Amino acid sequence: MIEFMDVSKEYTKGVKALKDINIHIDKGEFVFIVGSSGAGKSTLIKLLLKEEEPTDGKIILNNMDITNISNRKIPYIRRSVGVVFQDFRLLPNKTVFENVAFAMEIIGASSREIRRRVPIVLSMVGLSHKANNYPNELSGGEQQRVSIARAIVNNPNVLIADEPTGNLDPDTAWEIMKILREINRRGTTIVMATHARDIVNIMKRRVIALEKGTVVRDERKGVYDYEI
Ligand SMILES: Nc1ncnc2c1ncn2[C@@H]1O[C@H](COP(=O)(O)OP(=O)(O)OP(=O)(O)O)[C@@H](O)[C@H]1O
Repeated sequence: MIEFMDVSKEYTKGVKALKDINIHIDKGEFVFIVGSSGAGKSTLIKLLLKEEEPTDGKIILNNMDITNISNRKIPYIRRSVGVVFQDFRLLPNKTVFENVAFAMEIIGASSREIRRRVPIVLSMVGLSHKANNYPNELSGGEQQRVSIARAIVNNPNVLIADEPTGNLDPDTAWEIMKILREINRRGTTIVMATHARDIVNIMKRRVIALEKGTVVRDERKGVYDYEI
């Protein structure tokens, strides 16, 4: 469960990136965050990942108030939240297997657990045959699938995706969406910021639209925008 209660974020005095945001996302939902450039999508995601602090308001994640938690506790939050970015952010000097394994090493998983779990998630994203390749030997779609495998390897209950299809052609973007849909079907809450109009319109999931830092639309089976 994710809750934003009267959340505002001011980077520089007088300029509010988010203004009194109230959002409630239940476990298992698939939510698109849409809005034009500068509307506040990335800020919302950074607040959830504790990369930025809200100026006002309260943020609840998995029943925990994360607004004022100590830096010491941030790794615990990050463990329950997987993240996927537009630019993949894989480690170039590690193989596909090692990139995914690294996320488990960071949280202290045993090598036995790693040997068992990594092949399972690589198979889920259809990349078992690329386990020993390096990122630069993969297509963009394959790299994004590795980054999804890395994001879910520790079984997070929330997956955050910041424009995950932004660097991909339409067919490859749909392959990624099918994987995200399957991850959601298995119970993981997904919050995805996107500019991909077609994907949002075809998926018919909840859409939260931001405009100049405020929520201007929140619909159950929403569309990217209204035709004028
Ligand atoms: N680190 C920062 N310092 C100052 N202002 C910032 C900072 N990050 C974002 N902003 C401002 O906050 C507002 C919201 O930016 P944000 O990056 O959240 O928008 P966005 O909806 O993600 O845009 P895009 O679709 O282009 O990624 C913008 O006016 C932006 O200039």
